[in-house]
Parts: sequence; structure tokens; C-alpha cells
Amino acid sequence: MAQKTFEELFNELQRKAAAGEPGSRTAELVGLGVHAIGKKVVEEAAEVWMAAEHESDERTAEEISQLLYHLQVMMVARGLTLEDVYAHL
Ligand SMILES: N=c1c2ncn([C@@H]3O[C@H](COP(=O)(O)OP(=O)(O)OP(=O)(O)O)[C@@H](O)[C@H]3O)c2ncn1[C@@H]1O[C@H](COP(=O)(O)O)[C@@H](O)[C@H]1O
Repeated sequence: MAQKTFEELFNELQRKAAAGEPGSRTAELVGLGVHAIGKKVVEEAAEVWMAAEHESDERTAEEISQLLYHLQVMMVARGLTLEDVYAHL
């Protein structure tokens, strides 16, 4: 399976959103705005919770990856950088 780091994914999302790349889910979500992205963040967070309680490690990891993706999309939509977030970790 192709793998990418958190930083590599974020750079890709920033680039695709800025370009408004056709067919990009990221560009579509950023176009919809923070309200729509926020709903996806909450939905994915709930799916992480349910998977962790009731499903396999693999399903839980998959749901966590989807939550992390949508959090990155929210950062892009708000113009935040990784450094802005790392400053609070
Ligand atoms: N890592 C992800 C990723 N994780 C989750 N998702 C999106 O989140 C969805 C999963 O959410 P759901 O289970 O709710 O699926 P869904 O019901 O079809 O979603 P909705 O229509 O309800 O929003 C997937 O169908 C994708 O649209 C992702 N979309 C893209 N990426 C990566 O982001 C990068 C840029 O992708 P594009 O912007 O699409 O080019 C690429 O490297 C992709 O691999």
C-alpha cells in the first residue's frame, strides 16, 4: 500500500485546494466551507469512537485516517499551517 506522512498529505491538500484541482475531494470540501467540513469532522470522530469500541484494529485505524484527513482539510480551509497546530502540541 502506498503510504505518505502527515506532512506529505498536508502539502498535497494545500496544493490541490489552492489549484482548485478538478476531481479533488479536498478542493470540493474546501469550496463547500468550514460548516460542511465541520460536519464531516464530527461524523468521522464518531466513526472512530464506534470503531474503537466495536470493530477491528484495522477498521479503527482506517477511521482514524479519515478523521485526520478531514482535520487537515479544515486546516487548509482556515488557512492554518502544520506549524500553527504543532505550536500547541
Ligand atoms: N486520505 C484521504 C481521505 N480520507 C478520507 N477521504 C474522503 O472521505 C470519505 C470517507 O468518508 P465517508 O466514509 O463518510 O464516505 P462518504 O460517505 O462517501 O463521504 P461523504 O460523501 O458523505 O462526504 C472518502 O470517500 C473520501 O472522499 C479522503 N479523501 C482523500 N484522501 C487523500 O487526500 C489526497 C487528496 O485527495 P483528493 O483531494 O481527492 O485528490 C489523496 O492523497 C487522497 O488519498
